[in-house]
Amino acid sequence: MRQAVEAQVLNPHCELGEHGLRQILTDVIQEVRRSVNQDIDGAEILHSLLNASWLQSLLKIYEGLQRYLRDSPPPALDYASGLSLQVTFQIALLSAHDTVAQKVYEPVLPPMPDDLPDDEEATRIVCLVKNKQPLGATIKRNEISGEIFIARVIHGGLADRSGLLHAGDRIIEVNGFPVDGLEPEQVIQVQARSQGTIMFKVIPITERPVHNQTMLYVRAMVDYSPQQDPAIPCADAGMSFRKGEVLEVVDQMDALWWQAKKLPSNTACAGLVPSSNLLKRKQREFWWSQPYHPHACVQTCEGIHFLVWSLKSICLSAGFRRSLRLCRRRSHSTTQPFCHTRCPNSCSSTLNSPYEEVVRYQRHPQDAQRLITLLGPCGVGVNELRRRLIEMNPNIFQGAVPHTTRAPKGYEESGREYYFTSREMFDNMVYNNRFLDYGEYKGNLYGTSIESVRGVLNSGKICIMDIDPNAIQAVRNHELRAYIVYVKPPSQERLKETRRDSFITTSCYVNRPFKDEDFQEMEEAARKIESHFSQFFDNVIVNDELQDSCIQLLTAVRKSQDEPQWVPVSWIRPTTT
Ligand SMILES: Nc1ncnc2c1ncn2[C@@H]1O[C@H](COP(=O)(O)OP(=O)(O)OP(=O)(O)O)[C@@H](O)[C@H]1O
Repeated sequence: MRQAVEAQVLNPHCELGEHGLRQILTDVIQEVRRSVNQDIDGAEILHSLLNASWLQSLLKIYEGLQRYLRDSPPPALDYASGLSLQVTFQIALLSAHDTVAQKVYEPVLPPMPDDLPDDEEATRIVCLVKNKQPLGATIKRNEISGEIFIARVIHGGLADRSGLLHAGDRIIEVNGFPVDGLEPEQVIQVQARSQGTIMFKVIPITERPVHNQTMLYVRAMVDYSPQQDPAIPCADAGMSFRKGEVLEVVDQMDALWWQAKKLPSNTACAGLVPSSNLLKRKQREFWWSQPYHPHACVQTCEGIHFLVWSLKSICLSAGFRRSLRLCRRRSHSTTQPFCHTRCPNSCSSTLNSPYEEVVRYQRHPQDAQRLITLLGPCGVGVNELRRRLIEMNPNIFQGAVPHTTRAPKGYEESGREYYFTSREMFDNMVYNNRFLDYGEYKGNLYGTSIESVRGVLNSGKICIMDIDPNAIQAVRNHELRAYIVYVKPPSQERLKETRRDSFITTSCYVNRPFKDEDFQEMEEAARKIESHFSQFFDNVIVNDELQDSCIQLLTAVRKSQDEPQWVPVSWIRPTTT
């Protein structure tokens, strides 16, 4: 026994916890009792006890513990207690995982029906557990045979994730109800009545179409609402979108109805959207059914909001150099347009396309800077923002010098305020499509040439330009890669508060204080610009407090140059025409 006690105490790895010490003491008492029983002399017992090496060891341990208590040494690791907590947490997590993993969560499915046809291969029984999600499949009826088929399976929906139902499968029964000859709505009612699980008896399609489509990303150029579209096969499966939103088209198998997700997407399930061809067809039908509209308009056709406009038909004021701004204002108030924009041949096709194919683009540091364009209603502060940005850092930002046919004033230098040019030369540049936009005011012509913008970009600076909304198409191209910032007016109340000491330039007055009518006009013009052109806006700044707007503009410019953006695919893979 003694040897055993000693071995235990002397073992450097032995752990003398509360229980270990108690055990040793019990052993000591037993030893003493045995010695007494064997009538061994008391002094002898005491002697051997005090000499016992295990007692010496115990005392050493005691001393050692006392020393530790006195010195209170630091822990081996600073984070030992945190680490132990973490380990405890991980162990608890693993234990919870094991408990969950061992449980059986499979739904209890009803037994297989007895009356399965002999031709078992041709029939499939599909049991799905109903949850709050829709089934994610649409059905259709063959009008001649009355047979019911799965028309399409929505990507990421319940049916798709089950992998058991496919477009083209013929449904024979739903929950034991034969469905042949029923209307699709009646089949849906049968399905809706089922509780817990739903059972389909289907004849699977023999040859499933191969899915080898590449992903397509598009920017919507129109608004769409499935709830207002009577032509959609299933409104609940439809997905609404607003113009400007980017869609990831995950399925184009159907020529009429695509499946898409809105980006950024937080849902696994796609929705039905009209294909490009279908939307174009509807646009055309709508166009021919309408009386001629000389101006851009947003209309509703069978619940689909279309943007239809004619080129060069509207001229909304925005402005850069005062004279050209005045020219634009005048053109806005007359029936004859005075200002024009350069529009390449491909422009009309882009305008008429309901979807614009886009790709994610990140400017390479060696690429030219993107052109920054500002637009907004008259008086909103487009020029003020542009001016402040350039003033803030003229080494980085620069405006494009416009051309004019008017005579230079005493202090003006050609190439600084304007390029002063003859009318003949100007006409020639117009003829050769060299202006991004141009116009006439008080008998003089004004315009910004593409070469002028190119000059700034080639110098490595960021060109800041304010444009008329009609010039959007001219700057959205492979070379300029314009980033379009829309400057939006704040509420009427905020305009009144912030523009107390500001001045507007109108067609009659230069720099007069703002009036209430100016704010109303500004709001109306903003509404028009937004309804016609919002799909092209890369960024929107509400020009409330000037200081905040400047910061927002700086952030937008940095984003445009340094962060990935969705841009038209033609900028990256230019089409050869
Ligand atoms: N956030 C703001 N707060 C107060 N005043 C502002 C603000 N933004 C612009 N302004 C002032 O409003 C007036 C009109 O601005 P600005 O000339 O830049 O307008 P614009 O959009 O270029 O329109 P236009 O082409 O008609 O000149 C200027 O006096 C400008 O200093």
